[in-house]
Amino acid sequence: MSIALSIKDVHVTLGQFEVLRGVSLDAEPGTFVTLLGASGSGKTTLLNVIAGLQQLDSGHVLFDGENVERRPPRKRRVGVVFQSYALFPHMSVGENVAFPLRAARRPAAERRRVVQEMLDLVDLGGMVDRAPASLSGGQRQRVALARALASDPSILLLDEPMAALDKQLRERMQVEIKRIQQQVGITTVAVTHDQAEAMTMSDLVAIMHEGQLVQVDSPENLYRRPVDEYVASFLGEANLFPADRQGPLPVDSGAPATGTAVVRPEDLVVLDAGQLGDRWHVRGVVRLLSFQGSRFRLEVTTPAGRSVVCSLPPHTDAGALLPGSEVTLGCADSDRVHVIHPAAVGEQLKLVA
Ligand SMILES: Nc1ncnc2c1ncn2[C@@H]1O[C@H](COP(=O)(O)OP(=O)(O)OP(=O)(O)O)[C@@H](O)[C@H]1O
Repeated sequence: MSIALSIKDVHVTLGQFEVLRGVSLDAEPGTFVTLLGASGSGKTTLLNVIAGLQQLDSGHVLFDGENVERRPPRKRRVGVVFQSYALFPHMSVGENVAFPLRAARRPAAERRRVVQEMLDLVDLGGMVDRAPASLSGGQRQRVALARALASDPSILLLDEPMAALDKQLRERMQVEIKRIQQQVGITTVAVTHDQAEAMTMSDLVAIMHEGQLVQVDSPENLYRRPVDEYVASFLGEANLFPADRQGPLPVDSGAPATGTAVVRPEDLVVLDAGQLGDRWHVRGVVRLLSFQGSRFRLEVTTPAGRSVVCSLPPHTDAGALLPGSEVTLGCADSDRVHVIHPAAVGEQLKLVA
């Protein structure tokens, strides 16, 4: 399949600071990619690179296999939705959506048709004559999306489009944006801080850290098979234990480790003495047990002071897990334990040498 968007080894320096340090990313047509990372990791800069608003020190940006580094923003056919909506307040909803079509000198009949089509798409078909000020935050955001799509862009860019909305509305809009994106089938790159949002909307999540993409993968793979400890801890909660090739090592034993085992809270279970055998386990004292509706969250401290988080089903007998109780935790299923082997590359090098 052809590549709708290809970013190759892009470097960008702002002031004295190398903000993007060799970023590469490929997206097939219709893919929804989200750039997820801490503040300052370079997400907005990368979005600007795609939009043509940021010059590169080096590297390439290709749309459908064509180099666009030298193409100015207005010739790139990208639609952008910003956090601030940026609707024109003195224009009606319809005029806002028609704006890019007017700029492209499309005939009036076509403008009317596309405006209606786009407003129907975002479920605002009856609001063509309304003023932006009379709309709710979610409705304004949908007008901004309709406007971004009106000029039939080849790529849609979403810059924290939900950041100004409250939590409930944000969750509804995530589903709504995903529906519209799938219906239009447009390749989309979004920026967010919010990992739940990234996981809800995206086919691919690109984890950014200090100007580099650490892992680009499906939400499920990122959660189940993170490439390093940063990704493991960034996406969801993770318990990290020293490990060797066989899996996690006996806790606090000081045994030599070659990697790190990632055990998600929901993959830990409370074990009875009779269940131990030679199973891997971790002992500790309950620090906190909290009921969270669909799960219990259990926090345990090991004798060496390590904190372990466990997520238990809601029918768990909470009486045995009060703070101060001693507990033993084990893995529900050893296949669910993922081991990161940072040493693997070094070992291979040694073998080659
Ligand atoms: N003009 C500039 N000169 C120097 N440094 C800059 C400039 N613009 C941005 N930066 C720095 O580049 C880094 C990346 O910025 P960028 O806005 O891309 O990050 P981000 O991941 O989008 O952050 P946020 O989530 O806070 O928006 C930050 O450390 C920022 O301080």
